[in-house]
Amino acid sequence: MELNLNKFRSQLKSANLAARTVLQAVFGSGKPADRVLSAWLRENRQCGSRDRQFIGEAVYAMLRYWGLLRKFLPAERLVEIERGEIRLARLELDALLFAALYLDYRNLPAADAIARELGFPWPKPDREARNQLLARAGALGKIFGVDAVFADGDLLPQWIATHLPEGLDRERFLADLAARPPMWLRMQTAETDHLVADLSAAGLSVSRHGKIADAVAVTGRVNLFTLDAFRNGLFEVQDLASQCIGLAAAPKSGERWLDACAGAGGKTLQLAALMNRTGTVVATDIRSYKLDDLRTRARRAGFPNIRTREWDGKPYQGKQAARFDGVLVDAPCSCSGVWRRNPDGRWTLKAEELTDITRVQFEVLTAAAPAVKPGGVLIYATCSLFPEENGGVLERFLAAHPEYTLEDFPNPLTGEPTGGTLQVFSYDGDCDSMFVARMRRQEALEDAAL
Ligand SMILES: C[S@@+](CC[C@H](N)C(=O)[O-])C[C@H]1O[C@@H](n2cnc3c(N)ncnc32)[C@H](O)[C@@H]1O
Repeated sequence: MELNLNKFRSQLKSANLAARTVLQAVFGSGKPADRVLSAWLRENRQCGSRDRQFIGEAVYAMLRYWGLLRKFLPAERLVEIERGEIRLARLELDALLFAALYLDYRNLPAADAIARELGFPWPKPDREARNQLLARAGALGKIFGVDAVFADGDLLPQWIATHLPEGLDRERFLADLAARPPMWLRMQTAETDHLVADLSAAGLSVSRHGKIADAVAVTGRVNLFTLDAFRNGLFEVQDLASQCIGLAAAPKSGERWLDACAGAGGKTLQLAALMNRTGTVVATDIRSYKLDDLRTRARRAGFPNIRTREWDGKPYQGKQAARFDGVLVDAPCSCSGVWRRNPDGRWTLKAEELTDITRVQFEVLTAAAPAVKPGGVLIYATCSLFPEENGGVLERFLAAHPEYTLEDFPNPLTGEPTGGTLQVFSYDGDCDSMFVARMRRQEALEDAAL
């Protein structure tokens, strides 16, 4: 594809400015890249939709491949850059944007245009190499005059290696971290064939999941949020791994559920749909402003069975306790399971934060659990990969609460029994990674004796 060079230069300038702002905010204050980039785009309204798309892809490619790109920078500058103390210089950033787009290998005309602007030769990777991403990094190293060894483990900070769970296929997991996942939708209509046809007609490539009837992966450059089907609440964006959490909960029609950490309500909506719009899902969050989005989403799809409430995080007790058939605790976490989508998180999470995170998880689970009726279901979930946040918190909780036991449920992706806990890895379904456990509270003693 031919590029209009003048237009491209202005796009590149914008991408350079956006990348500079995002990198400094991410490294300097750990702010989430998506929020910083959205704010930058709001302030730079002169950028049209194509510019925005290019800027987004370029900035995210930089974050995704940062672990390789950082090797192109002099060590002493790198330390200051990663502390957010200094900003990358314009030329340095252009060179890194070129490298990021080249590693990404999807918008090569743009990478080529930057290489020409900078007077770089086109890289020549070893085409026989097993890992083409690393071969490309090596070829870039030659151009930048850097004698570095590149490994797939560079895609993560070193400290993470000791926190990865047993059973993880490291190579496949790292390959996933180098690629963007598709966007998964959860269809919220009985007329799924119609919806799939509408999405295809809108220009999206749509593929249905083989086991989860409501899940479809979509790719294509179409703004989903402008579609009538979206405005009418016929689908929600929800990753496949996240959909597994609602399916593990498996609420029944007419039941009363509590979604204790509802946030923007991805899982509240799923529970409400699984209950066929009957019964009640009470959605709470410690940050009540987060529930605003949930209310909008619930209204859009016309769910009559969702209520929202603030929760101060204190333990359920007295009249408030034991009122729900099921409670979902989708706990705040390291979000290590969504690092494909939010690659900045790999670089902002600090090892020492894990202790605090697991403490909060244990507290939230312990505080919400008494809301479960005797005989009811308690679900603990995270979008984390780390055993400390998953099995670690769960084991402590079960040891302190003998009234709960794990309950088997089928793995929604395969139909196989899980024994009560499931860790989905990204490569299990080209999705995020997440953890879910299903527990059953013992019947009240007098009921159990009947
Ligand atoms: C993983 S997010 C929830 C995502 C949501 N369930 C969804 O599907 O969209 C975790 C939520 O827990 C809430 N939360 C509850 N108790 C908390 C606490 N003690 N500290 C921090 N966050 C807490 C956060 O505000 C956040 O919205």
